[in-house]
Amino acid sequence: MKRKLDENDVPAPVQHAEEKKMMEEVGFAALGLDTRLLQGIAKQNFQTPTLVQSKAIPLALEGRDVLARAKTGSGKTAAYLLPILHSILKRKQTSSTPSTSALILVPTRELAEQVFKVVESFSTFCAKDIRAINLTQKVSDAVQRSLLADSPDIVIATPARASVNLNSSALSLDNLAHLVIDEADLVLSYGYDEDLQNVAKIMPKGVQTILMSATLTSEVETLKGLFCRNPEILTLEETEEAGEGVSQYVVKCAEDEKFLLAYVIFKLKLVKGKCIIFVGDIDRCYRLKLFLEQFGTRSCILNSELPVNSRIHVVEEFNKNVYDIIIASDEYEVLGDEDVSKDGEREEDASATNGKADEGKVAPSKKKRKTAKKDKEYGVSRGIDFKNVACVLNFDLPTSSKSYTHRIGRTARAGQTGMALSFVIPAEQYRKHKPTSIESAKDDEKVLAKIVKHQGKKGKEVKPYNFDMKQVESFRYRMNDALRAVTGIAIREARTRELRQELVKSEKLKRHFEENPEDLYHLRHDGELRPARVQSHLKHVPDYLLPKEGKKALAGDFGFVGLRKTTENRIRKARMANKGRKKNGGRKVDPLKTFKGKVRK
Ligand SMILES: Nc1ncnc2c1ncn2[C@@H]1O[C@H](COP(=O)(O)OP(=O)(O)OP(=O)(O)O)[C@@H](O)[C@H]1O
Repeated sequence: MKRKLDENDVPAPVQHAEEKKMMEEVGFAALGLDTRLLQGIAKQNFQTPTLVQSKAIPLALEGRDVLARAKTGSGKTAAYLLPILHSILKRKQTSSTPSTSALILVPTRELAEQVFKVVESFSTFCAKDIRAINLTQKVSDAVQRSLLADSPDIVIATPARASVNLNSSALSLDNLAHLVIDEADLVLSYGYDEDLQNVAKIMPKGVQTILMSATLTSEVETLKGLFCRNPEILTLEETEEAGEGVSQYVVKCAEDEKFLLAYVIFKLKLVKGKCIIFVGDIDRCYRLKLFLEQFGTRSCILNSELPVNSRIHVVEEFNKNVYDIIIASDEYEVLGDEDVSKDGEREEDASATNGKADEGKVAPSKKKRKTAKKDKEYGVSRGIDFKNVACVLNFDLPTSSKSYTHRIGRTARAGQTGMALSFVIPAEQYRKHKPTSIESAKDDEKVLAKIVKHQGKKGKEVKPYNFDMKQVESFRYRMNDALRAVTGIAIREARTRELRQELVKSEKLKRHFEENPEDLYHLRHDGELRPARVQSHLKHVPDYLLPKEGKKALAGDFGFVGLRKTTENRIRKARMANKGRKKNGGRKVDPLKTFKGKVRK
């Protein structure tokens, strides 16, 4: 049912529907891009440019500065990369002198790697005319220096990495023609202020600047002032047909009931397809993983403590459908709300209104970020292109509406559909079940009110979802049993064990994938970590637990389209692919020693 609009609602941008249709009929060829790029685009099966692409590419090709605000998953990466690649190819027709002509700044290492891969795929047919490097890769300074000394055409970095290399003169901006700041609404919240100031100071005059952002905030305004010359501002609201985009649901429940519902949802496969579960901190990742594991539900983990190679590998494998569930901790949450109020002040987010006691607990302060062993250049709720995600589960609600927008943007990307389900702890339930309590839930209801308001402004409804708790109740005994096994010690041990395992894998990954970038199947990240007690009976759901009417009686129909065929067993397929590589009829072999070098086409 459609929500009634009130006076606070932004009127629907009607003209965009027609405009979008017209643009879609035009196609990439009409944008005047180099034919080699058109081949690269075709190879990725992109039929028509998205709205942001059709609007931004012509402007960028004219050399204009562009500030584009378009929703998550709308194809902003190609919108800035394609015109830059085109300009580089054009320049190469008249000059063969190597020079770094584009600097792309992104907030996280994961995103840097992703953008690097997109550059590679678009330039598949450009032979050696496009050379890009990712400055966030963990290589020695000497190696990085020598890579930069070759003056690659495109340098992708976080502002911190760019700044360090500018200060050491390893990176030169003398011939720079394009600067991109991707996720412009987020870079400042990562504490890159000084780095960006430094880059701005060194930036030569006349460099074309492109700022891409999913939300319009005061941070974007700051960056605009720092880097742009009278930019063309694109504020693009894609109109969606009914049923398209993200269906948003919220469930109010007690603290331990989050675990109960997660058990029921995943064990009974109420969510079909791939799912990203967001939790509030690292321990929570392991608590939930160990809990679900006892019911035979496998998952892998993403958090800032894990080595970057492992993190990137997890995302790649998830995108290749090897795993179904990722539990991601959103430690460095995006604070603040989306809108800049009339007087230019940003609305306070819930964590900031808590007073001093809570400061920095959800999003660590800059100082904390620097001292913690975690990677401050980590971030999964923003920018990362998780493919075919059917559901985002906010197991722990974020503390700001901006963060919510970025999180739910991991589903329903590139015009697909998806759902977001958020667990909310009502104030009277907070701290009622200590073992499963998390501090960030203190203001869940306040945050939810902001989320509802901001989504409402975009014409989106956040609907309550009513699980039939009476039916779910029969699973409570098992839930408690499983929760008891997940002790604090079990979590600590699991965390250390996984870190150790991932460090070993990460080294192997680094060395191996440098030589065989295609061979990514061999190191699984969703292995069991084992709680203190192993209770194998929990992996089965006895019939007496299920309602007579079948599992639909628990939650009805979630009302979203599953993204994978029910007949397909992808994990088995991935395993078979591995098996096919084994010699000697399946005898155990070390896959890292037996890979054959692949010729890349
Ligand atoms: N023209 C197109 N046709 C089909 N798919 C596309 C097109 N452009 C981009 N995509 C796909 O859409 C997905 C999202 O693109 P991208 O990551 O660039 O979005 P984004 O707007 O940068 O999102 P975010 O704000 O979350 O960073 C990617 O998987 C990409 O391959």
